[in-house]
Amino acid sequence: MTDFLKPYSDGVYEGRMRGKFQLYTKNAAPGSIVYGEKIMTDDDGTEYRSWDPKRSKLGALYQKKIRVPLTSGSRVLYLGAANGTTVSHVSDILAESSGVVYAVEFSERPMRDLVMLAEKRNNIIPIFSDATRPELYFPMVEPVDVIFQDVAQANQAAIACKNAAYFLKEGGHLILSIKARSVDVAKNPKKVFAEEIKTLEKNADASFKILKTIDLAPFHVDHMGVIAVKNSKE
Ligand SMILES: C[S@@+](CC[C@H](N)C(=O)[O-])C[C@H]1O[C@@H](n2cnc3c(N)ncnc32)[C@H](O)[C@@H]1O
Repeated sequence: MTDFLKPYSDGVYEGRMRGKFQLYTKNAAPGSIVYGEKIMTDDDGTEYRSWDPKRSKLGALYQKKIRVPLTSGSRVLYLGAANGTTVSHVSDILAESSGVVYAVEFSERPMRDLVMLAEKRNNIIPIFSDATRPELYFPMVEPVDVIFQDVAQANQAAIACKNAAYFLKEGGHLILSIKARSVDVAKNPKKVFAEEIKTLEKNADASFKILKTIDLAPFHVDHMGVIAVKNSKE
């Protein structure tokens, strides 16, 4: 590893750029970049890709020094993959061990980019489907350790609970980004967040114990990050 970079969290590295804390992941597809990110190359040729917290809710959590329950051996269900900006960093993290990410997206255009990304990386399973209907991709996804969700839809917490009922192992973690304006443009974001949290805590499909809530500003304004653990059925 370069003198510039040091391990920060499993599969994530930190460096200082002009005194500023900057995140990196080890490039699992050397020679290619995904969204114009910078590359640092080690003496032995290992590439590290910079991770922009303004382009990624998950990146913002790491940047805010939150302990993120994601390890390189995790099985991950990623809802709202878009064209794979953040999925690519998750793929880098998982490539350090034997992890896999199932990446769900329902819009055609970003899906094309996601499929091209998955062709270069063997730990991404792209799924063209609707996250509100987990029964459709149930046959393609194994039980997972982590659900990461960034879908910007009205009923974000309910979508997470529905997917957790199908796929999340008991004691598995949910990492959720809630965009207040997608739930209700007119309502005070604080009210929206409180209601979404209530849904996570008490839901007929699956319920969660909330471990942490994080304001994602200044990287993502009016967005809240939630880290939660799935309650057992008893
Ligand atoms: C904010 S973007 C995600 C950005 C991405 N997580 C990243 O960091 O690179 C939200 C994405 O969720 C997708 N989406 C919204 N509702 C969805 C649904 N019900 N099922 C699948 N994808 C959905 C949208 O098409 C969009 O690409």
